[in-house]
Amino acid sequence: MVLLLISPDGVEEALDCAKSAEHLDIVDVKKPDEGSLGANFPWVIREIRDAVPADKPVSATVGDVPYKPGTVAQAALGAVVSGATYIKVGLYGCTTPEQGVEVMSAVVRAVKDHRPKALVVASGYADAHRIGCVNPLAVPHIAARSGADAAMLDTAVKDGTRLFDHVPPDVCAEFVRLAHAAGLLAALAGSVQQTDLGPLTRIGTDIVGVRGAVCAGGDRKAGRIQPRLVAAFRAEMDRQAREHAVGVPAGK
Ligand SMILES: O=C[C@H](O)COP(=O)(O)O
Repeated sequence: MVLLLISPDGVEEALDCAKSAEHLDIVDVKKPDEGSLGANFPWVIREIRDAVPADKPVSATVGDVPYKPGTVAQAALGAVVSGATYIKVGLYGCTTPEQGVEVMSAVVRAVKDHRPKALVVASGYADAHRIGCVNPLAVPHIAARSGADAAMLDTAVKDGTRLFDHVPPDVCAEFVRLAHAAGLLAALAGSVQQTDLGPLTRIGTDIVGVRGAVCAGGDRKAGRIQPRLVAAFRAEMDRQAREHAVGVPAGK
């Protein structure tokens, strides 16, 4: 089953997410006006943790981070202390896999010393070529070498281009394969639309992350998350999952 991660920008939107709680799996706190994986305030993470049903994990982004392992580790600890149990780090300022491993190892230690069962997500960017950070296919190796739990891709520049515009489905499939071979979850995001759900399901993605597609007018900044759009997105995910299951030979 593919998990649906939805990213509200604050407490009000998180309450809208809570209204659609049956349709989503993870509530992901971010601050879109501070970047693709912009970090929100600790008190917002705490309020959102209190506002959504206890059985829904809360994720928090630590930011589009610089190559500063100490700074990022401390920020990650802030997110987990505030109640998030998925900690996502966007390796924006890391230009080599070694730098990514340094940052993520520090994050893993900071987070797991505090809450051993929290999940750490190393996120790269599908449009890495536009910002000069590590290659998308290096991310599963970075996550595995640093002891993280998941490898993710998002887009850095939210200009209407989508995940598959930068990393086509066959390369995303390789990303998922590398993540699974290393025992990691594979999460994919980046202006994902309902029409992308077929390929995302077929390649075995574990988590799909969405914001724009479930906001009014498809506008991730000016639009608010709409419970009816979350329900429609989930319905399409479920439809794709059923079709995929039918297509898989019996016994698999
Ligand atoms: O983590 C997922 C992101 O919030 C995706 O946002 P987006 O669908 O607007 O690109």
